[in-house]
Amino acid sequence: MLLGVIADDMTGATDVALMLNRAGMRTVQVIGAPAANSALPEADAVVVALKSRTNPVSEAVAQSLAACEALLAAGARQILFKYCSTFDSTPHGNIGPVADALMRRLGAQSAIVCPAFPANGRSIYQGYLFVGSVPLHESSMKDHPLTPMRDSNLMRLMGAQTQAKVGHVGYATVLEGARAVKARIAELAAQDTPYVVTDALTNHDLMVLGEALDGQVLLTGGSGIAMGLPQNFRRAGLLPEREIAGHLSAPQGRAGIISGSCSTATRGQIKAALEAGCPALKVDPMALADGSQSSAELAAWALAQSTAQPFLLYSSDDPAEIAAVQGRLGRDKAGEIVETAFSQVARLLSQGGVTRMLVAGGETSGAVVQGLGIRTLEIGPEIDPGVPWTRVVDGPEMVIALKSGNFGAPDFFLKAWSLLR
Ligand SMILES: Nc1ncnc2c1ncn2[C@@H]1O[C@H](COP(=O)(O)OP(=O)(O)OP(=O)(O)O)[C@@H](O)[C@H]1O
Ligand SMILES: O=C(O)[C@@H](O)C(=O)CO
Repeated sequence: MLLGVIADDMTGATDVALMLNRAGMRTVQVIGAPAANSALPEADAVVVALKSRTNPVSEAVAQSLAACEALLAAGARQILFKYCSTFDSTPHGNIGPVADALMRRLGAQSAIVCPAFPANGRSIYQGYLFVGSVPLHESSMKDHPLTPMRDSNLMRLMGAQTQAKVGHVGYATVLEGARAVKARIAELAAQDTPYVVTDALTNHDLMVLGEALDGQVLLTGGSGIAMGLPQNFRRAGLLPEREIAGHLSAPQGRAGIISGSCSTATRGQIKAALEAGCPALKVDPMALADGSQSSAELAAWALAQSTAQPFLLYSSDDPAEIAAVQGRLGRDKAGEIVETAFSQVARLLSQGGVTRMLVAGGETSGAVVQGLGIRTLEIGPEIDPGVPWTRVVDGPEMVIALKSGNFGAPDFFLKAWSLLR
């Protein structure tokens, strides 16, 4: 193994795994920090998917360090700490404390901070993070229920989460090329400034940064920063050229969609699936809470539908409805009820012959993967930027795609199936 990745959520893990796979690294995703002496799968890159974005800092640090140990033991030469392209975190963490702990463990002198992901509209200029054409704090992320992003300046955001100094590599330096970036990072390290926010607007910039980061033991950022890393291993003769398959062969069986994501992109994708005539059933948290809807009934309904189109089970709703449900059940309880139901439903669907599954939402994906008992995923072709099909390697025989709430084109739920054979 050449590269080890520690991802702070499930869909973020498939996002970065896809990036590496497309850049020619055979990449496998494992779920949860592997036990101390367990062997990791054979691959060029291994991504450990944690659920450490919003849990208590001490837990996030402990899980990340455990993942780091397993990756080092398996031979990783470089560690990437992958967080959200919208820097989802609070002034307490968990990005800063996890990065600090990894920095200490790896004896790193510096680490870049680069959530840029141009294909999904995330760019960095003068150290400010943009989502599309607006600064992060003006995007829908300002109202995120767990990690509302009220600033866009990455030096300030990271600076609030660590005692260490945070510097900046400006766009003019990135335009000068990899050598200039490397020199600037070294200059900042010599000034006792280990964290370095790097501007990046395009994929070309990410390739320049990737080259500049050759040999850096620790990197932090979104999936974009992974784009330019495989070329370093290839140049060193460690990574052969590889063909990327454009489709995935999937076991025969039924196809279905589970969505607990309430983000704008997902709701648009649900609308398109409904308009296309996919059989659909709305999952109601209040009905789950009072027992008038049950996991067994939801799964039985799905399995009774015609196989002409994928079925859709969704709890996704607009912000006003979510707020009303949260007001009655409590925010955590509402989320937990839906996640528990989807976790159980997924297991029943798999037992009932569903072998092709799309899941929308990071937390929802975590619950479904847990319900299905999935331990390892092999990365397949890209459906849309940041979202691959994956094949379950350790778990039930199936293919599954885990979609980040904000990712994917409006026809995502309709077009994804055409990549399966
Ligand atoms: N109708 C609903 N009422 C209240 N909570 C809901 C409802 N539907 C889903 N939820 C909860 O909202 C949360 C949605 O989070 P999830 O991470 O799955 O989606 P997302 O935030 O859109 O995705 P991502 O994290 O990838 O951006 C889950 O905890 C889910 O259980
Ligand atoms: O970087 C992103 O935006 C995604 O991979 C993600 O982390 C979703 O939660």
